[in-house]
Amino acid sequence: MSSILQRSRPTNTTPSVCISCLARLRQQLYSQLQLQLPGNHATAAPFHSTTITPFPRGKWNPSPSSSRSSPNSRSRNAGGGGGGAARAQGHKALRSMVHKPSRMTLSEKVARTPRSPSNLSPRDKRSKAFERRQEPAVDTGGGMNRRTFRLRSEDKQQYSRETERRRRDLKEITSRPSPSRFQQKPALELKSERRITPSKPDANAGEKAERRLAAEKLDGAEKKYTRPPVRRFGQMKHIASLDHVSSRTREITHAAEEKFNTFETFDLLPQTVEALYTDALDGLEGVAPTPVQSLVIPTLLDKSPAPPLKPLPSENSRHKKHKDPLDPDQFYRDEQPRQSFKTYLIAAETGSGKTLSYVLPLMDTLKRRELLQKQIDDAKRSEHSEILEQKGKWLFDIAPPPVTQDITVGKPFAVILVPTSELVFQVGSLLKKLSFIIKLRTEMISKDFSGAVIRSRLFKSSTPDIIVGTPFMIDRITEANPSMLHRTSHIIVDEADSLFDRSFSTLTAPIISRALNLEKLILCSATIPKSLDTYITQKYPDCKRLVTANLHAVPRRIQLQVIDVMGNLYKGNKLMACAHLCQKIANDSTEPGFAKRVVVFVNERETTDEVTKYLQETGFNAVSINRDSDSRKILESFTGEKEASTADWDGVRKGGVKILVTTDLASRGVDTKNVKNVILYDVPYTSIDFIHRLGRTGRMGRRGRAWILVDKDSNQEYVKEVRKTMFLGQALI
Ligand SMILES: Nc1ncnc2c1ncn2[C@@H]1O[C@H](COP(=O)(O)OP(=O)(O)OP(=O)(O)O)[C@@H](O)[C@H]1O
Repeated sequence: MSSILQRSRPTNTTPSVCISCLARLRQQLYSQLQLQLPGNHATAAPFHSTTITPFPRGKWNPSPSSSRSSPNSRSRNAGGGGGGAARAQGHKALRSMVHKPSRMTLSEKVARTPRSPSNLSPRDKRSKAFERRQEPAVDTGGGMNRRTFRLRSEDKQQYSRETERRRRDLKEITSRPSPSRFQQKPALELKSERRITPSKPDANAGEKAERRLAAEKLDGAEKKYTRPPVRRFGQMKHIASLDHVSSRTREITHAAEEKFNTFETFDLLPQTVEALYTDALDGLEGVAPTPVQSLVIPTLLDKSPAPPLKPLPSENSRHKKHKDPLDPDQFYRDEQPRQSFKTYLIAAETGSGKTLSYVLPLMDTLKRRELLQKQIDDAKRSEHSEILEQKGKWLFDIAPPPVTQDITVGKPFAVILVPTSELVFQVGSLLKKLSFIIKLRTEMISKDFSGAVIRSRLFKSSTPDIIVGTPFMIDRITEANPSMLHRTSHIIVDEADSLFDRSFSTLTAPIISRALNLEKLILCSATIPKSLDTYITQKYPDCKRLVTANLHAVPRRIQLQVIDVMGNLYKGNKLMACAHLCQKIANDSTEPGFAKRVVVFVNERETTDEVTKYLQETGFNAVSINRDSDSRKILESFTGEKEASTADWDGVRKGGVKILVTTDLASRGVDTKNVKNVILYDVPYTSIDFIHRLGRTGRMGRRGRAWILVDKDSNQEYVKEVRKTMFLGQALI
């Protein structure tokens, strides 16, 4: 047997066997052991010594009865005669030789790694599972056998231990003050420390583990604060004109809103609150401050006494510094210390009550100062009269000389700059209403008033406390009389984006530079264009920005519909589309009992006349405002409850709708609170124009409707993007 085995095994280290050799080997083996082969294998071929053919695994079956090692078969074999043991030995030898290296050629050197459960072949896995199933099941009462029960209970214990440990770690970490997202350094240091720590047992291992967990947590926090992907805009990005305002800046509003939810919480003077409820808000009692008012009023309220006035520069010093005789303002610009005043930027959506947010603290501050000054003057006067009395007892009783000239004449405490005379009237009217109870003097200066009227308003015996005017008028007056702004402590630039643009900044900037005693410069706007942002950053780097959460977003209560005039209905006729829309508005039942107001915005002044004429010919009450018309009277019908006289509405045939056709002249600041419908006849050039035009409707929480007419020349992609952004309630760019 051993000789056969030796012969069958080649001398080299990698023996290999072919199926015919094996068959012959088997035959010889059986004949030596005097056994009967199961099949007929009488003919034998000569041996190959090294030829190789893989033996099919599992096919080899020396005896059907011995293929299974059941106890019965074994006993049968054992009791089958004297050759039983030898036969079993032969089987064993054969199996060890042939059966083991299945499917693999023996000449290949393959190091077979012991199989772990993970790298078991599917066949082995199946057989293992079969073995496991064969184990006797012991019912533990819970529907599982003892083994499964033991495993599950061990798992459970392990799991609960793990959970408990994690919970403990987490509790310890969270109980510490949470690191800010800007503290990136400690996290990095901890990480590097973790890398160089040796793996030997450490007494502080627990503490280090905690720190590592904290560092991991910080890593997670850092990841959380990675900048979100920038939303892609196509056309809007191309036309982008608005500055990006961070969400952090916007979030501050919410905190302010919660803190100041009534006007009484602002610590205003009682007369200011009374004037607000009685006159400014049309007798509406108990109205709440708007978000911008909650944010701005407490910041601007100033209860400190006014600082002493700086003396006017002497004539000599004035001449010394005056290098350019053609620039009279140069001296004031040179003299003015840089950033000696505080700068604020109020930015909030249209129709959110920005005007009251700066008017209320301004009037309150001036009133407080006036009351304080009065007390000081009274005290001085009584002291002076006492001295005079004492002196009069033993000197000549001489009366004090009469005051020949009041140096405060024509020197207001505050100046409010607005771009148009319509806005002068609007803001001036609000100031006048409030000052009736607060008792301050306010005046308006615009091209609507003659020179004589302006002179008497400014230079008559009692000087106005606040003047409202256009930069053009104020610049001309202060240029001729620079000391007029000597007492001015507050300058407010409303619609700041307009007043600092190319056309106005040459007037606005010199006015600011002439105010030598300026304490506060307040800029106010519904939009912050990139140009304004750059200007403020460069010129007033310490400017405090008071920005509301919804800045640059058109409120969702305004619905915008797009009308494609290229369709079959209008065939590219925009005028017809506009008239049809007006007719639809006239026929609907949205404003029962009221005259419906429609504002039509066009891009060019020439288009105004064309559209107005067409609408009038179609029978509508259409009117346009331009530089030559009496716009104040026309706007009254759209801004207040008061109706315009019928003389302004020529060609009244279709009652019910009043239409105003205008350019951007009426798009900024005009409080058209009665307007529900806006038609954008042309697509606005920028997002800024979109915001201001749509902002004429849906004011102060009211609902509004808008239509935009697009034709083949319009940028339809841009309109689509604006509409989508409005729908999502996001800020335009
Ligand atoms: N707290 C308030 N409650 C109710 N109404 C208010 C409140 N504050 C202001 N209003 C009213 O809201 C309207 C709009 O105010 P205002 O003109 O100041 O808005 P705005 O933000 O300046 O708008 P725009 O950006 O278009 O100039 C005014 O009629 C004003 O009387």
